[in-house]
Amino acid sequence: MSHGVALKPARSLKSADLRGTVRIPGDKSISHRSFMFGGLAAGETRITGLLEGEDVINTGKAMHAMGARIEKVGDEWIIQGTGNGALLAPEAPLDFGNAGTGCRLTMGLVGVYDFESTFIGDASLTKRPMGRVLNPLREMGVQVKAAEGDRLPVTLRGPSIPNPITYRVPMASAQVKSAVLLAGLNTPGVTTVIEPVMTRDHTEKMLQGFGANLMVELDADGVRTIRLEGRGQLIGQVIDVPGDPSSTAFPLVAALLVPGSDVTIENVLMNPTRTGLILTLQEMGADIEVINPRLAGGEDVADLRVRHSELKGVTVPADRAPSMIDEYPVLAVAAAFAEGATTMLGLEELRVKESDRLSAVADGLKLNGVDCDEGEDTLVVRGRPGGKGYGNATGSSVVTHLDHRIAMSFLVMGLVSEHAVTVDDAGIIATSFPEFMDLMTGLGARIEPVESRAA
Ligand SMILES: O=C(O)C1=C[C@@H](OP(=O)(O)O)[C@@H](O)[C@H](O)C1
Ligand SMILES: C=C(OP(=O)(O)O)C(=O)O
Repeated sequence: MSHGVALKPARSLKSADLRGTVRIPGDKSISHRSFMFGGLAAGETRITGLLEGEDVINTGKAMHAMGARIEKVGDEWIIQGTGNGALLAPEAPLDFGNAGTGCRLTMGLVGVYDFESTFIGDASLTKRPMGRVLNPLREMGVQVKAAEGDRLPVTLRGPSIPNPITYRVPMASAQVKSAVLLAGLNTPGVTTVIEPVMTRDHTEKMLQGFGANLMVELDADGVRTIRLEGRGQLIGQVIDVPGDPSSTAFPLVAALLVPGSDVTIENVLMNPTRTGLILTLQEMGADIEVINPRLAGGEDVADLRVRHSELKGVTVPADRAPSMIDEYPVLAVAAAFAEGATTMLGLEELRVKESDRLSAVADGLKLNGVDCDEGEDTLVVRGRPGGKGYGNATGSSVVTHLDHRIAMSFLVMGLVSEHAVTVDDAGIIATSFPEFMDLMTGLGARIEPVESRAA
């Protein structure tokens, strides 16, 4: 399933107050890994709460193409895995659509096998850098054919015996860390990943849960060393995927911005590697109550009660970026309605997401009358509480560049802007949050199709 560049009808969201209690679909990172590890493990894995967005479904299709049996029975996904080391050569290119996570992790997972696998994706994924994963795979002995600049399409062929490596991850990336560890699963000996800056730790936790021999050591400077013993056996598990904090961010920011709102979001993943946005919004003065924090399936989970709040600008330090990397577009929208300036630092990774998110956000803000400055790896937004004059009265749409988070962020902005905010492609939202429009309208937002000159 990949998106063309055809524009979907432009839409804008409008709202009086937002009220109600909602559950957010399952976490995308955990859902991808549930399909991958379930597909690889020996025996049966049963998954509830899986995110059924296009990104994750493409990972399921890839695992199926490599021998996993996957079916949905009622609310449960049931997987019969191949057993470690027993993936089959895919007969056709694996199409990951829009998904960096699905593509990069699977490159690690299957790239070390002694057969060919080819990876393709949509126009967005084809522009994204794959060298960050291909370089460590080359060190492990994998032969790589790639388009210029280490872009898709990529074809990999593993050696008869891969080399276990020690790899220091050069940028803050859970995808790179995970790709090397997954390559280590089918490599004899110990694969070591050194992570100077901690990123989301779902791969480590879930591999341990599936029975891998994986150890994490933390030194006094916060550097993590992860050691994985290859060629062990993973055993099928029962997984209940908690709600995605990155999707939660959209109704959460909407409730903060729309006067009179009072929204409860249940069963949200609160893993500390994912909660940077909540901390930042609380520093800005947001009324977010964390209710009934609990442990579920080894993860921190809680319900969040969010009430409309007057926000003020803050500085978001660079070292917080990994814990909220996908939330900057919607934070920038919140900042547009805050009193004073919000300064976001350490944003270099935003340039290599589904779009160049730093420039996509700055362009969208400027189009809708927000005062902001885009630096090389920084964004400063000078807010205007109330959003007077915001929006685009001429009907120009925000260009989403096949980026779901840009689409959702600007639809949230439209809830409180004086004039409509439209986006050129709402269809791309289905990659990560197909229920977004229904969930927002269920809380009281109205969708207004708008004549778009861009369309
Ligand atoms: O490992 C993961 O599940 C993810 C890691 C992050 O990417 P990077 O590793 O490129 O930072 C994040 O942006 C992405 O949405 C999901
Ligand atoms: C960056 C994201 O995803 P991916 O890298 O998997 O495409 C995202 O969902 O914001």
